[in-house]
Amino acid sequence: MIEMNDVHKTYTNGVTALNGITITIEQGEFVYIVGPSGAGKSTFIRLIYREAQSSQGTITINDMNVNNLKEKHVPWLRRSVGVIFQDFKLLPKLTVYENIAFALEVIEESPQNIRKRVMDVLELVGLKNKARFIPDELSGGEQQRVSIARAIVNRPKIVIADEPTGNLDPETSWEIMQVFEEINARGTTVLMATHSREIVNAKKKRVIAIEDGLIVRDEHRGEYGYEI
Ligand SMILES: Nc1ncnc2c1ncn2[C@@H]1O[C@H](COP(=O)(O)OP(=O)(O)OP(=O)(O)O)[C@@H](O)[C@H]1O
Repeated sequence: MIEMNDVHKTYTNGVTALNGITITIEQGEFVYIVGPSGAGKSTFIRLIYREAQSSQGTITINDMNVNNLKEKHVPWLRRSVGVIFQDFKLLPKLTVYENIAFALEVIEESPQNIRKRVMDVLELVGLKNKARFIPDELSGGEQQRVSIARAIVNRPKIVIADEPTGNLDPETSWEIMQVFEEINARGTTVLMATHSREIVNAKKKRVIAIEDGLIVRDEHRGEYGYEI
């Protein structure tokens, strides 16, 4: 579960990105975060995995109080939150298999477990036959599948994605959305910031709209609601 209570975020340069966010997202929900450029969507996401820290207010993620979390315990949080970016952020010299296994090796899983888990997630994202490829040898859609596989290999309760289809053509974007739906169908919370009106309007999920650092709309079976 994700809970925020009166969360504010002012960056060190004085820019206030969030201005009092109060929200509860239950385990297993699928939520779109929408809003104009600069509204605070990425900041909202960064707070959830402690890439940024709030200036005021409380944030609880899976029963962890994120504000009080000591730096050495941040990896605990990151194990329960998988993150996916617009630009994939894969390690270019490592194979698909190694990019995914890396996330497990750092938490000292056994080699047998690592192999099984990596092959299982590669099957889920439909890339079992490309395990030995490097990112440059893959299409954009395939690279995004690898980054999704990497994000879920630790079996996080929450997956957050910041514009995951921003670099992909429409057809590939729909395929990637199917992968997210499959992950959500298995009980994982999915939170996605997007500028894709087509996707949001077609899916009829919960929509949280952020403008000027505030939630201005929170609807179940919501719409994108912007012209741009
Ligand atoms: N690291 C940072 N330091 C200072 N200001 C920042 C930082 N990151 C974001 N901001 C500012 O905070 C505000 C919100 O930015 P944020 O990236 O959260 O918006 P966004 O809704 O994700 O935008 P976009 O849709 O363009 O990605 C903007 O005014 C931005 O300039």
